Amino acid sequence: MAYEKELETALLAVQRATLLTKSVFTSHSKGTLTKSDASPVTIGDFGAQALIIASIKHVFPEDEVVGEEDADDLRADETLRDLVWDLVTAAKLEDSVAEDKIGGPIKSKDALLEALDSGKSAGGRKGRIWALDPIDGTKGFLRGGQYAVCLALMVDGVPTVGVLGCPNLPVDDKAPLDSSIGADADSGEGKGVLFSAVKGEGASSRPLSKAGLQEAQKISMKDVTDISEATFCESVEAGHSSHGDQASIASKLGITKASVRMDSQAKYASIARGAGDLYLRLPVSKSYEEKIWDHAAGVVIVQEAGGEVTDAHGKPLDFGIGRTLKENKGVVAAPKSVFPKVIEVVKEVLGAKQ
Ligand SMILES: Nc1ncnc2c1ncn2[C@@H]1O[C@H](COP(=O)(O)O)[C@@H](O)[C@H]1OP(=O)(O)O
Ligand SMILES: [Mg+2]
Ligand SMILES: [Mg+2]
Ligand SMILES: [Mg+2]
Repeated sequence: MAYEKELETALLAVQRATLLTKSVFTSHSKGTLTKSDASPVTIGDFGAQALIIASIKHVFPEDEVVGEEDADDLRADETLRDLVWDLVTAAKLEDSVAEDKIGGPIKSKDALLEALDSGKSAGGRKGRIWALDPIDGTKGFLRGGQYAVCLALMVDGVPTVGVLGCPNLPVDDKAPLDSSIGADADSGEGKGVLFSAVKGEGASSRPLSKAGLQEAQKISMKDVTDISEATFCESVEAGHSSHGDQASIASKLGITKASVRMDSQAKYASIARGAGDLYLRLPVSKSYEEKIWDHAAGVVIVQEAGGEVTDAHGKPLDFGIGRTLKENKGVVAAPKSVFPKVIEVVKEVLGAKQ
């Protein structure tokens, strides 16, 4: 199997970091700050990024990382730094062999800051670059809804290995999606999944565990024959994608079921396992550039589960031009069989707005 070591490292790193984020959710303080773009960040985001980068650098010291966060806030605030330090030292896999494979605990507070600051790669079309979103859907995380810990290896600008840790999705790949999934998904019994894919080798899911890796099972998108029966997923936040355009597209496709709204790349995971069918992310702003860490892992997982993903104009997403998808607008993901019909309607709806 190709990229075996990369996949195992990514799975263990994401598993350990996802457990850290769960521990933050149940603790009293989430240490929430507001970033310069008005979006929230928590000690969970900082801790998860530091742990994952430390894991990658332990196994693949030459690889670059494009990570969402950096250590500026922690360097400026000792209390915050200590909170994150306590978190990362407590986040250990119970299986010591698995824990050793990703380098064991971070050794010092300096090493913590260094790991957190090692996600500053500019990205690009050459070589091995990891794209990391330590908590995707921080707003969902804060409200107890869906969020995901997202990691992908891009090789020469192409997402090649992808892992998503989704602590609030049901373990059962067949569990139906309903609108409560995005709103009140407490991480109780039967919840917590790791999704993964390697290019050319299919996609899988496995239960999240506190120890090593559980056994995986193959996942695939649903074979949609009647598009009007499809379930479509979209963001909770109306500021992240156009609910209005998405409703028009669904209506033109004859879809009568309400959309399932959830935060984060849990949407990619949910359609990849056939719980939902379509993911529509139509742009709300002309200037917003989607970030590569918000899509790389989800895209390879959907592709390997039998789906196609492009932007809203039907253009392939170009992950090789830097930290953002600046040549693309929006995202459309669907099973291959119905993709042409979906993108035709997306173009119609966008065209009517010109
Ligand atoms: N104007 C925007 N358009 C699209 N996505 C956005 C916008 N602003 C923030 N985001 C990003 O959307 C992602 C969440 O998407 P979703 O709505 O699918 O859960 C987050 O990573 C968030 O970034 P950030 O991390 O800065 O909050
Ligand atoms: Mg994100
Ligand atoms: Mg994030
Ligand atoms: Mg963020």
